[in-house]
Amino acid sequence: MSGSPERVSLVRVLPLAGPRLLTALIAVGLARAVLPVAGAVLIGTGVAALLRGEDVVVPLVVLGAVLFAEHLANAAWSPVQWRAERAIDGALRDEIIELTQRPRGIAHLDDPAVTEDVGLATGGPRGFSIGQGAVGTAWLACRFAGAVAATAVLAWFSWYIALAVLGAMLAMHALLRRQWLGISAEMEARKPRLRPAAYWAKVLAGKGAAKEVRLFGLTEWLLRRFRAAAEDGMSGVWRVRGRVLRQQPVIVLLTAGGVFAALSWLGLHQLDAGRTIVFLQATWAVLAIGSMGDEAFYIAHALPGLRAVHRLRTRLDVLEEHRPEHTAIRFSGVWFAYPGGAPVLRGLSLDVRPGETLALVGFNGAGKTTLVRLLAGWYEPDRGEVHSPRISVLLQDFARFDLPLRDNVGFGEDGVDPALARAGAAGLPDGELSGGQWQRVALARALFAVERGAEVLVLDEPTAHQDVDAELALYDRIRGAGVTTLLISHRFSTVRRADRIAVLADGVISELGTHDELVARGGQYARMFALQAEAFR
Ligand SMILES: Nc1ncnc2c1ncn2[C@@H]1O[C@H](COP(=O)(O)OP(=O)(O)OP(=O)(O)O)[C@@H](O)[C@H]1O
Repeated sequence: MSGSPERVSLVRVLPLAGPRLLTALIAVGLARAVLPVAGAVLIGTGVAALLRGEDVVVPLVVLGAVLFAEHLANAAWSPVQWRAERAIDGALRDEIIELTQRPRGIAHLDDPAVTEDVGLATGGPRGFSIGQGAVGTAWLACRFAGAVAATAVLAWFSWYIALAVLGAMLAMHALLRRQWLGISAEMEARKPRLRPAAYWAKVLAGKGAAKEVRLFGLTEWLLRRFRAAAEDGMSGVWRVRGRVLRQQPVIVLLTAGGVFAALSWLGLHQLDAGRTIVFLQATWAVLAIGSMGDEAFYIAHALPGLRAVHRLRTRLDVLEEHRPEHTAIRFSGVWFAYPGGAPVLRGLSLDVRPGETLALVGFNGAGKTTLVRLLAGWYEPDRGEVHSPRISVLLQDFARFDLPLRDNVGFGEDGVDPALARAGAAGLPDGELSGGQWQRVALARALFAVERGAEVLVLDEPTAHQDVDAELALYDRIRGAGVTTLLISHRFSTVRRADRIAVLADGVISELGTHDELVARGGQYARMFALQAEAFR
């Protein structure tokens, strides 16, 4: 059963309707709930004035105005209610969409719990929305306000009768709500168990099996199956309904008790006609809160969706990552294995300084591309941490969009010329491109992202399709951009020009330094460099 703190959290989403709609909702709701009480008082005082032979024009005009306003409020309620519900649901849907986009990885989209919560949050299984629940709480609050106003009028005659009637009606309201929501919850829970009954009913009454049913005289047997299935499916609902029936005397007693107390008081205190009318009208108005309105269903059925929203908020609202001051990228103690595979990274640590170009080298399969995937946030490390700002990546397997050249770079945005020029892709045609030309286009795309705010440029084999001269020219132009660059390359002619070089071996950075330092060290880098230099010769 729904606790009241949860219903308070439904109230908290009401402002999503926007200040104007929310004000309208509360004003119209209050008018609908409280004006009838004012009308009741006015009728009573009018009648009293009439009986005293006084002029009743003014009271009648006021009464007319109140009744008219009440009528207007009733007419305005549905559109205001509907628009507020839609506004709240729309705002929540936008938030959910934004939340699902927020994590850098995409693993959460494969998580069935997240998918289910997204479904619940954007429209519950029973078609009741959070907006309906929230607006339902607002209307319930207005109804209570109306009951309190009526109680205040009644208290003007007798405060204890007023409190007794209100108390009885609140108890009745709570009991009715529990009963109906109990039945509704049981019906929902029973749905799967009612499916066999529906099936047997279809076989019995449907056309599909009609011939066999008659041929083999199956009717009796099918009927027994149907009855057994229906009884099994409905037994829980009947049990709850039986309990509700047994509680009916309590409901009757509460209503009768309230009415009896009020009428007894009236009998003991001879009031004039006008005050009698006011007293009776106020009593009926208090009695009205005893009944349970549709809003109770809306409220109860909105809560699972709201819980889903809360879960998604905690789950996906990843805090802005803490980034150390003097590094653009930091890997610390990062372990990573692909599902079912051996660890590729085994406690790798690496800092890339702002503005520097760091080249990452290693044998095939050492894990260089894996490192880029972690950096981009497509995968999460198993252990350790990866910190990085917004990055722009030129992938080995970059996409080739079937779009004009400029759209392949800017996706509709203007100002792609400098990036095209820097990538050596200016003046390329829109049609067929060679592998090397495509690579320049992809490079222009990555450079354009840097112009638009990415702080680190990651280049995974950016020049694999370029000849040596083109590669050197490209590389100089990239350096000219002055952006922090992580470069992965097998070409030592390019690598040696980087500010620092890191060697990835056995899942860690085994060597780190400038080209000269690493050559002097005579380790893996020196051997790899010597091999390639020899091949060139
Ligand atoms: N999606 C994947 N699923 C499972 N294993 C993978 C996946 N991608 C790469 N691997 C494995 O992870 C290891 C590291 O691969 P990675 O592509 O990161 O190496 P690399 O250093 O970039 O290699 P290369 O120089 O050939 O591009 C390899 O053993 C590879 O087989």
